[in-house]
Amino acid sequence: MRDGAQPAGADRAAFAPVLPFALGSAGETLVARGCLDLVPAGDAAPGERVRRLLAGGTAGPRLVVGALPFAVDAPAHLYRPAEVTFSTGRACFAAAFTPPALVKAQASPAPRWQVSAEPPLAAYRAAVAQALCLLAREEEGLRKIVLSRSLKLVADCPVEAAALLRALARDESVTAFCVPLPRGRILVGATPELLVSKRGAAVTSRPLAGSARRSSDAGEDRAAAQALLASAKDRREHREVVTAILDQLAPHCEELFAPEPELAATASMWHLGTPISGRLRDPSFSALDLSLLLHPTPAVCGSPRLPAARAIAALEGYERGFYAGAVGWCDAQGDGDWHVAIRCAEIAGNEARLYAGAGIVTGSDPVAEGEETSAKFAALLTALGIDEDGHPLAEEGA
Ligand SMILES: C=C(O[C@@H]1C=C(C(=O)O)C=C[C@H]1O)C(=O)O
Repeated sequence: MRDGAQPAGADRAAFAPVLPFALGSAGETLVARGCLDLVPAGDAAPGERVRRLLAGGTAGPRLVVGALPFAVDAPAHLYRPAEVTFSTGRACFAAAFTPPALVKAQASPAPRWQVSAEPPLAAYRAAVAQALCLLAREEEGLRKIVLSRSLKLVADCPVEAAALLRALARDESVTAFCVPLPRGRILVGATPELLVSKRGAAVTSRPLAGSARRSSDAGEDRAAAQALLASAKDRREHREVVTAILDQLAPHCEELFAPEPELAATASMWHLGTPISGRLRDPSFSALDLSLLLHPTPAVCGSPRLPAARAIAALEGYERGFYAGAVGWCDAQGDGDWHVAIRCAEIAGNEARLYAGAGIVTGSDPVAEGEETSAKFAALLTALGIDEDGHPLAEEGA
């Protein structure tokens, strides 16, 4: 179908968000309700289609929200909401997803879960071993491949996306998000990774790569952080991401800075992170244009990008969907924020599909990478109150 040929009315009928879109960082929260128009499919780049939609004279917010899938040739899910609220902190976020007192009073017992690892952990380790062979042969110049695995969770009742989101949002170090998808599905997560943010000419990004599980023992926790900071393998893994982002941004920026990597903490993980900042030559280059330029970074794909994406398709054997894509917003001035869609679950009815990945470089160990994916699942599983086998977690302090 040609650009703009899709009538907006048909789009509206095809997509009725079941929950608000929300993006809640420590500093700012966006809650967007309803849907006025879906960004139509078409031949032009999504950034151009969004510009055309927002340039139209119709009433309503001049802003789109949504999600970009991992696969660059898969369709993005972008729409113009009916009502948008920006607020500082997370108060408005909590209010948007808090059930009315009546529902709270009738709260049902905790759901029972069945969890299946797809692929099983052993198959994931075997895929990592295969990736290491490709890296050792330097096939197509490969230096890094990010391999993921997934958990399929089935509950004995519909999954409560809003409750999951509230639990995830307790960790102030992450950006909690809720993206209503077509056919009643919902993407819910809490990501520590900023793909790109743009305000006027100012552009920032904070890529992460290199990870360690945190410990409840303060001494062990500090030791894990220091070991990560000193790890040559993790620094190499991290450098791939920073270099790729700087290379992509440089032609578009008149200033660009990247300090040495630093430690970034979530409630459950340590990462290496680099806060990158720059000034755009052309401030009309939008946040969405920038996210499409940078995505997928070697934090979720690998390097070089194309052979890494081919290796992922061959070794993982499933579609990632919106996992390892990006979630965010972009307004008519081109300002906006896009976050990497990791530490998330795609929810449909009684099911939740979780994904977690780890960057593989020469020197990676299949068992340690499997353990790293388990550590990354922990944020979502803890918010659901279960472990990786679906067993309820012991109450804190019990
Ligand atoms: C791919 C994921 O995380 C990414 C991979 C990381 C790594 O390999 O160390 C660290 C942070 C993220 O950029 C994920 O959480 O699923």
